[in-house]
Amino acid sequence: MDKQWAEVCCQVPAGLVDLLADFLVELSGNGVSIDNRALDTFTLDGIEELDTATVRAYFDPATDMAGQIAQIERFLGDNAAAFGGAPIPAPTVTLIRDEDWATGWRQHFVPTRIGRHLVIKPTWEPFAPEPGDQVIELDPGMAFGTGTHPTTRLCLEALETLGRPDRVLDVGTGSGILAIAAVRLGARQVIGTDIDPDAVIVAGENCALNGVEVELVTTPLALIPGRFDVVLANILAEDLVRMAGDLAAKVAAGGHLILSGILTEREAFVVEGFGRSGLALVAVSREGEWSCLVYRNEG
Ligand SMILES: C[S@@+](CC[C@H](N)C(=O)[O-])C[C@H]1O[C@@H](n2cnc3c(N)ncnc32)[C@H](O)[C@@H]1O
Repeated sequence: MDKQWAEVCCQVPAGLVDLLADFLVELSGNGVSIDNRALDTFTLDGIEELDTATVRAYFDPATDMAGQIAQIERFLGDNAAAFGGAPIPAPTVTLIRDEDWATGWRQHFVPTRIGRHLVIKPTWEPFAPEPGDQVIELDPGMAFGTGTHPTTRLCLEALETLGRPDRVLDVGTGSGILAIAAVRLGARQVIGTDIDPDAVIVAGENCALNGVEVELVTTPLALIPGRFDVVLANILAEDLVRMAGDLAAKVAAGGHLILSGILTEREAFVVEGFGRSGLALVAVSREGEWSCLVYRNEG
């Protein structure tokens, strides 16, 4: 049977988060998680701080949960005054299965066909390719990009329709999935860049797994030399618009820019943001709540 955990959830003043997290790690002997805000950007510059945050801790349910909760309530009561004085809601306890907590995502990651010939295959799953299939083996680790997310899928579909590119730049490479696909589709030179050094390590492992050569860097976009036949950026609307000038400058004459990570409700915002980029919008595709825009440098 799957192991179970008692998930204790505390909503506390933002200033108390670090102190509480340390206390809960000590008390539970396990890690804690702090809920992320749903932001449309990877950059925190100019983002207003929230007043409260949610901290979750994980206990073995066989332990004395009533005793643990009493200790947590005492800790919250002792600290409430120092952090605004408002009463802190009582922690809630939910029983969850281990698979939900740590590795549940693996169940949903099965070999997936995308476009006509691309197949994304988890390293641990068997798969019998059909003639012409381009199989990408992947273990995303903690980096984003299994191909199961619509933003990645939309990018891969758009990339395949553009035929065989020569030079490709993958901005925000994550697991390296788009960069590897570009090589599989025949690109001669591919550069993948990410602001997250851990993502670059995972991307490197995935490139090695697939026997493909991709130059992986953490170099800021503006400092990457040259122009590319295809520039891919599956980031988020705010970031794409902020980077519009640098992204457009990297597209060679006759080349394409594929933008993804855009909630459809933010599509108009991105179209407007690229209005003065000098590129022409040539295709829009959508899946679920996500949009993907393809621009062309007509110059
Ligand atoms: C949504 S993931 C995309 C991963 C993968 N390319 C895919 O399509 O599945 C976005 C990635 O962009 C990276 N990122 C965010 N802002 C960036 C920036 N300004 N320059 C480069 N990478 C960035 C993040 O660290 C993250 O790995």
